[in-house]
Amino acid sequence: MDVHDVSDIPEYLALLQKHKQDLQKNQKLQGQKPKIRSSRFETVTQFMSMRHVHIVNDVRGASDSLKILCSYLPLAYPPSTAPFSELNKMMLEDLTVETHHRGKYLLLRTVTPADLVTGAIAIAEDEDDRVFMLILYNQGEELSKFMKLGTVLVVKEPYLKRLADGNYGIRVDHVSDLVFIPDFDDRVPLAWRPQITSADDSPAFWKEKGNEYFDEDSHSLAIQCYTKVLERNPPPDLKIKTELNRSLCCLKTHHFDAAIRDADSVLQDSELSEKALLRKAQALYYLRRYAESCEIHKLLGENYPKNSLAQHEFERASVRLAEQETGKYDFKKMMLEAQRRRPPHLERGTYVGPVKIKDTKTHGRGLFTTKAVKAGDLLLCEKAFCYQFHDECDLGVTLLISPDTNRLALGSTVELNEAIAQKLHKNPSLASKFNDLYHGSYEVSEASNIQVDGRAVVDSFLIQRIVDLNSFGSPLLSRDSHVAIMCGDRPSEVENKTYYCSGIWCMASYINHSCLSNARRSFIGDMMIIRASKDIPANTEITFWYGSPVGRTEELSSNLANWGFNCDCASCKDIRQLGETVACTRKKLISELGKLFMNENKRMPKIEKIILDIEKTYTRPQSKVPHILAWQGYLSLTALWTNSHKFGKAIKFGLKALESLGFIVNGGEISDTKLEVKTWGLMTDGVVGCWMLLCRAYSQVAPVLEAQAKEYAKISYKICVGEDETFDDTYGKQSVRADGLLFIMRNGKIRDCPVNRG
Ligand SMILES: C[S@@+](CC[C@H](N)C(=O)[O-])C[C@H]1O[C@@H](n2cnc3c(N)ncnc32)[C@H](O)[C@@H]1O
Repeated sequence: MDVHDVSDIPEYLALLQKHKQDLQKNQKLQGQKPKIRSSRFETVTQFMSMRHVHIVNDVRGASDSLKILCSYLPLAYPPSTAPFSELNKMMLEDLTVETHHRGKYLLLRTVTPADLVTGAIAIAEDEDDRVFMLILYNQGEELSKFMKLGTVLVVKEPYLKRLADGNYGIRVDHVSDLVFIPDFDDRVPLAWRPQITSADDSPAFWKEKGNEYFDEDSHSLAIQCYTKVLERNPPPDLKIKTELNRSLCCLKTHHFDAAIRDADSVLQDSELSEKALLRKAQALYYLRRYAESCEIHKLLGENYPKNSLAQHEFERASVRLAEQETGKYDFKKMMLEAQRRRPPHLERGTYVGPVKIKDTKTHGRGLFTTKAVKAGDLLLCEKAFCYQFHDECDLGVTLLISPDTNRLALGSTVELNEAIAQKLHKNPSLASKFNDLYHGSYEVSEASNIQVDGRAVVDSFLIQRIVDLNSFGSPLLSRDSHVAIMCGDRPSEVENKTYYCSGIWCMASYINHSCLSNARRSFIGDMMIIRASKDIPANTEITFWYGSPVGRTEELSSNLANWGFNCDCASCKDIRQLGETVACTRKKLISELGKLFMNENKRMPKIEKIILDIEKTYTRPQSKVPHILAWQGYLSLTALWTNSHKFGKAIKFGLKALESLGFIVNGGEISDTKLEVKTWGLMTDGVVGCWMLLCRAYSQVAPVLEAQAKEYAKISYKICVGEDETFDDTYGKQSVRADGLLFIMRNGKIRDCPVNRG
């Protein structure tokens, strides 16, 4: 959703345009025979020298600046759904360019190790000794097999592409279109078998072989051997042992659905098998089905009270279930874990608060409250369905170039697509949850949720579209982003750090955008926390902003174009209605105000006058259309008056700042004894600072209001950061210092910045 979209940056845009031109040109070659210019020897040597260059660059660290790898997507095409038995073998010689060879398969063997760039590339031969480049995407750790020389594989319904350098490559996008074939598979031609295979084909032989692979941690190969045992009608005892072993291998390779299937099969014959119960409880845990996992654990506990591993895992599953049911988390502990772990995957349950998915009638489905909630209340605390982390010192970033969506996304999107493809391929039970997410106009074929030859078919282009329209960029900790913003880091710097990490949070994906939103999201590692930023009545749609409206003189529409909608909130409508002239006036006033604030000699009357002029460009009251552009001016005035110990003035402008964002605050003047937020306004990070400035001012002239202002600062902090357990650590010292926020212009952008640092 707010991954780092660079679709409007000319340099990147040029790459997209060039890619689209190449695709168009190549389309004209469809069905033609490839014009091969290099011999087998030349193809292999060229590839090996290119691979060598990549390796040397990696080892030496070609540069210490950000390295961008481009990943060019082809136009979407569906995955193969044909069982192997219905496909006919073809040879490399029969391939034609830009053609999806439906009804066919290639049997290949790698003749080079793989070069890992954005996908994996190697040279592969067929039985006629012809070679072609093979380019694989979304294959996950299975690729470790492909890295080796002599790996045999089947490419289902292959697709030959003309590459940018004029060469050709067989491109595989769908994880299910590729099948790695072990040496012992009957499909491997005799000439390619590395050793004389045993004549023994008994279940006992394959069980032994499976155990050998298991001992070597080659769990995928062990699974294939155990499958051979089970295909050969083994005696009941051997069947049970093999299923238990295969179930364990499936746990190790994250095939949790299959682990449950094997455990269930054992439980049919032996209802209280300790190992089968344990495997099933573990697999359910990893699929995040905590209630079911706890049920099985109870049974284990009753029948095998001495099993300490089961006891430990029962406790773990019970904690997850409690988090899921109560929404109670130790946020401070989560933050420490997120700082320590790499990647910052936190083991926590998802809490879905008083919300449900409903049709909005105007913009698809949305998330609605099921009861009235207060500002700060927890609506969702969701564990990512999938999350990709990019460290700040990680200098490699991918640029995904998509001709179907015309989008250019920088960051971890490529890795996210791959991780999701793997997850769904291994665990088809998760597909419906993910595939149900919004995917725009992409036509979902029946292929996206079926199994062929016992393997789940996965449509990579559907995944990519869903990721495009539903993924969120995230900082490691929203608290860090909040502190960075309050300490004056440029918003663009904060954003850049944010967007390189991204993930999919399924429930949060149903939340639509509004600039005048009533909720805010924050992050602790891969957990997304959503809190109400206003008091929300029951049965009301929850919205948050996909991009913040604060500090913008133009409507947000241009930034939303990629999601295929225009924001219809009161603020965007107002900007549209007022037109270009008002937009120009606003820009001029903002620029003038920036210069005045930058000036050593602050001319306060002039500053106040300009802010008033900005206010006058709004024709509707703040309660209907927040005067967002006046906010930063008022906030900075509050800071300036606080720093010069003019606390009465600071309070006046602090309250005006909040009003400009749509807050309705009752009381709060020096003579009052009560301060109450009647209506909450837009929740931007600076609101916390504003309350803290008020706090300081009240402490000097109206102490009775200080604690009330602090309480509001704390709620605002909780909404922005996700929790308030760290509030005192973050703001404790600042609240007693003459700290504040100053309005300055840097690089033409308005931002909040404290007067004193440290
Ligand atoms: C993450 S999905 C949100 C859930 C989606 N409405 C659904 O039915 O699943 C994002 C998509 O929702 C739609 N959307 C979100 N906010 C909108 C808004 N304010 N107005 C119109 N459409 C919106 C757009 O089609 C956008 O690409």
